[in-house]
Amino acid sequence: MRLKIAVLAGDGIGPEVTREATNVLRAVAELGGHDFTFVDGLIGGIAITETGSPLPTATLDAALDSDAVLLGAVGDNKFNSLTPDKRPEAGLLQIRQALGGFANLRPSIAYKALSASSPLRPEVTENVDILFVRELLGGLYFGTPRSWNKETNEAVNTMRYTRDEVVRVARVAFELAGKRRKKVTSVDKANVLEVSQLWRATVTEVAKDYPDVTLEHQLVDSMAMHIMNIPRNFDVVLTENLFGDILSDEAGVITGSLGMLPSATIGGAVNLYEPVHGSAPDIAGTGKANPLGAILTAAMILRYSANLEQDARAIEQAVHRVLDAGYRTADIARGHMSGQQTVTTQEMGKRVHQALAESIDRRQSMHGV
Ligand SMILES: NC(=O)C1=CN([C@@H]2O[C@H](COP(=O)(O)OP(=O)(O)OC[C@H]3O[C@@H](n4cnc5c(N)ncnc54)[C@H](O)[C@@H]3O)[C@@H](O)[C@H]2O)C=CC1
Ligand SMILES: CC(C)CC(=O)C(=O)O
Ligand SMILES: [Mg+2]
Repeated sequence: MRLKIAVLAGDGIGPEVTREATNVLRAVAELGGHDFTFVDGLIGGIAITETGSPLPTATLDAALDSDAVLLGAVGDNKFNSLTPDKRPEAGLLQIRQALGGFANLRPSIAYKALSASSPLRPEVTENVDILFVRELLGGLYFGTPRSWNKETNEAVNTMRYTRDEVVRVARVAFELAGKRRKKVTSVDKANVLEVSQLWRATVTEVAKDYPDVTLEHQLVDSMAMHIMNIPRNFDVVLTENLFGDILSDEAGVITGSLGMLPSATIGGAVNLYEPVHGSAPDIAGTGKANPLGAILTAAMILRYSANLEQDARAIEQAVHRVLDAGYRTADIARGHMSGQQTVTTQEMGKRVHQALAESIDRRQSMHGV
């Protein structure tokens, strides 16, 4: 299998976690006899510093010419005084729009080995496996008009959705739910917002095409509480852009850390893969960044852009094994439990690499390769 991956490492811990993810992909290529090539591109704060633009044309061209885009994270406090259209984050929104993926898949899984890392009780997190399907190209992040009038002290952002935008992302949610536990929870604020009323009516209509999938609606405010109290009740959670951004970070609590969460954005010209977290300037350069979200994102590349399901699972199982063996980056090393070892970003990447090599070796010897 040949795969050209554009790697846009970005800012802060972006390059640190992306390095570990690409190392794991290189290992998969070597062990599985695949031909993966990596093309680096600038995005975010580093791109502003080096080119004056958060998304240089060369980066966009490289991304559009690839089979998949792996993005680390963008954001640097030194640009905080700039308007949103000039900040590193603008580069991220621009590339999302240019690639056209509208369905952002964000799995949140409770790892048994990490039950002590979550502040939630183990009996609450046990067996939790939620898949957020977050609409990624609409809502407040892209709606116009948008402005901040410094004279009148008035600022405007616009939440806008069309029926078609809701239909297409809802279909992704129902299709995926059909292959899982057959339940979609659609999140909105239909008691207050017209956009949410359109959302709810449209999702209800789409549900008629999926009679084997149960649909429930939840208001976003109480949903924020239910995710912490009864996370096991949820299978696929369908949200608009902002609500999904917030709720999926919240679901990091289930897993033990935001640094554990991967994502894939599908439906456009080229799929975009990013860990859920940001550039984490508070820990950048300290070796404390958890690379597992980025490594699990690499697994999603193999699943959704290369149809290499077995290799995707091999990465996921390697992550499970490394956690079961007690290796922890600082964010998931809660307390001083015996049998645990706190490791750096790089060491964690190496452990996954090793576990992966063992499982692929075993697979090959089972098949007599
Ligand atoms: N996709 C992206 O590129 C995103 C970028 N951002 C940007 O990132 C910058 C920082 O934003 P924050 O609100 O602090 O969010 P953040 O996700 O960068 O960090 C939130 C907290 O989680 C921790 N954390 C995040 N990822 C981690 C990892 N892999 N390992 C260990 N700990 C981790 C951080 O140390 C921090 O305490 C901002 O400029 C923001 O705009 C925020 C979210 C997404
Ligand atoms: C940085 C923003 C553009 C978005 C964000 O936080 C996210 O997509 O998770
Ligand atoms: Mg976010």
